[in-house]
Amino acid sequence: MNILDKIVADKRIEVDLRKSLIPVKQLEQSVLFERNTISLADKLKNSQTGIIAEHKRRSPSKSVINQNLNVFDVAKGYEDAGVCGMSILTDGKYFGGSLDDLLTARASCNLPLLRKEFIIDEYQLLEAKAYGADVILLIAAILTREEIKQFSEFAKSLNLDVLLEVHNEEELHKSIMPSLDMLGVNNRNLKTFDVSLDTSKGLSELIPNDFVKVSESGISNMEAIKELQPYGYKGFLIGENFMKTDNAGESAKQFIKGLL
Ligand SMILES: O=P(O)(O)OC[C@@H](O)[C@@H](O)c1c[nH]c2ccccc12
Repeated sequence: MNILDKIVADKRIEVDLRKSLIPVKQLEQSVLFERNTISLADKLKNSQTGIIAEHKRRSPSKSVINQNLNVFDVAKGYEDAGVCGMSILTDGKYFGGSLDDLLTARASCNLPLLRKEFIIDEYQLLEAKAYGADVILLIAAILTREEIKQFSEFAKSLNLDVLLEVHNEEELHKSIMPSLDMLGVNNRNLKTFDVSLDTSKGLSELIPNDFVKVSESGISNMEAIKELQPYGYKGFLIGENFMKTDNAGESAKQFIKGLL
């Protein structure tokens, strides 16, 4: 079994347990459930830099990245740096994150927040809303076209933006539909962890222009952004490059300064 299949198998068990712990009604009664969400897609369209900065403690590809930062300070720091949005890993087993991290970030800043998760059930979208997210990620590699349609339409009904992530042409063709806001190309192959910016370059012309294009993973310097912008990318998802430092917010600030 490849790592992605393993993550999804574990996730199904986890989500079933979560459902038994917190009923849908209770999620819907969260104070945050009624809040007006902020659109990341709109922010990216109007931005010079398009940085989406991520909170990620560890990952299956890198094991430990940084366990010493606290998400409240990181969120504040990213906001202060002028990023367009923040991504928060909420998977516990493989990435050391939690829904509490999302809630803490929500309490700390007014950025559009992306729940970075392996979504396999509508219930996780209700959780995303209840814990303060504005945007959800759907990963084409683990979903059928029907699921992508069902989950993205449900997310839109909750006023959440949808970022659909692909890694190759087949996943892209399977996924194109009007209920998506942003098309993300993951430069990292989630099954092998190989990273190449060529993935973003190669797929860019196949993405219709009505979607905001986002390049994800393996971006570690300003040159990479300058290289990707001519291919139409408006968003750049950066995790490790900021999180591996002692001050993720400050690193993001310097990075953005260099871009302007
Ligand atoms: O740390 P990086 O290489 O800058 O990557 C960030 C982000 O793109 C990556 O964490 C990611 C992209 N898609 C995902 C799906 C699940 C978990 C994680 C991810």
